[in-house]
Amino acid sequence: MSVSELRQSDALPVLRDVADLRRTVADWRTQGLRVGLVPTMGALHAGHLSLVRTALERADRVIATIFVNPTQFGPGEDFSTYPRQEAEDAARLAEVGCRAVYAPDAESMYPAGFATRVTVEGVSKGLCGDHRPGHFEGVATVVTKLLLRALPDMAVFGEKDYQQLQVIRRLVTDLDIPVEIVGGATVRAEDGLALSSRNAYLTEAERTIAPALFRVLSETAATLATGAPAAPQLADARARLTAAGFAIVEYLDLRDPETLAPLPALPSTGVGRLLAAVRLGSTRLIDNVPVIRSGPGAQPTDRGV
Ligand SMILES: Nc1ncnc2c1ncn2[C@@H]1O[C@H](COP(=O)(O)OP(=O)(O)OP(=O)(O)O)[C@@H](O)[C@H]1O
Ligand SMILES: CC(C)(CO)[C@@H](O)C(=O)[O-]
Ligand code: BAL
Repeated sequence: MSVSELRQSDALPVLRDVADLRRTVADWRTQGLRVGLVPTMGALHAGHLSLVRTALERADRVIATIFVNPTQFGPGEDFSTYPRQEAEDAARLAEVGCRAVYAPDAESMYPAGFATRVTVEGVSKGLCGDHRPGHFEGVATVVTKLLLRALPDMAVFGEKDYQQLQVIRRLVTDLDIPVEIVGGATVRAEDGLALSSRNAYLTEAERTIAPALFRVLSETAATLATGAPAAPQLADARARLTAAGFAIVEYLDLRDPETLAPLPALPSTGVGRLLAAVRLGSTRLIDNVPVIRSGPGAQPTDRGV
């Protein structure tokens, strides 16, 4: 790695240029090492670090990317206030065995004249796609660029952003990008709240309400797992979220775990995914849980969950 071209953080190299990134990955490949990528927007927490650990179980070298991608934020969203703490992030990544950070600037990612957008039909529609127009096009475009820039053997994305994970699986398949996509389990606080960089926006009072999201999802999933019709259970769950203090329930829905098509009840495959997005003050929270057939005749399965 040519250190003269890098800004050396206290902890590990922070690569800015695609040429440095490619050289680093090519050097590792030449040594016969398998390379993993963990894309992030920074402000790292234990959820991100668990993705690095997951990558290290399947790869010899791991690079994390830190890029607050402007094209996936809508007008009025939190692009300008999104937490940025690169030096701290680099130190935490080094501690868990990450070997480099790729943190390009927006001008290099989207130079003058940039005109291409990656649109993933189907899985991008509905759920967050309805409430954040253009969001998944921004995610799909930047993830395509990150994968093609780094050319890793595998990349890890969190199940916390479940729809995003399915969008990325679809685009990698459809565009023949030769990378294995691995989903990382959601890391939670002790009270069940999914860790998220945006949790930092919650006030003390809101933080006490927030765990109700996972609680209601888990309890509803347990009922749906028996094969109960979804509509009344989902209506009840939405009402419980409102009663718990969430100002807006954007969605709470039972979906196929791969296509994200709506399900009227748990299908014969015995697996579904229950996903929700809520607003608490100025903070938008998302979460999801698997729904797996329970009760007499239930078969163990690992499909899509
Ligand atoms: N609690 C978590 N457990 C596991 N993975 C997570 C968790 N939170 C985020 N991730 C994953 O980390 C990667 C980077 O996500 P990102 O940097 O947007 O973090 P975030 O905490 O989800 O931030 P935000 O609050 O903006 O949604 C994504 O693949 C995301 O799914
Ligand atoms: C995948 C990602 C890094 C693309 O900007 C982002 O959406 C995120 O952090 O989940
Ligand atoms: N964690 C997904 C990135 C976003 O909300 O923009």
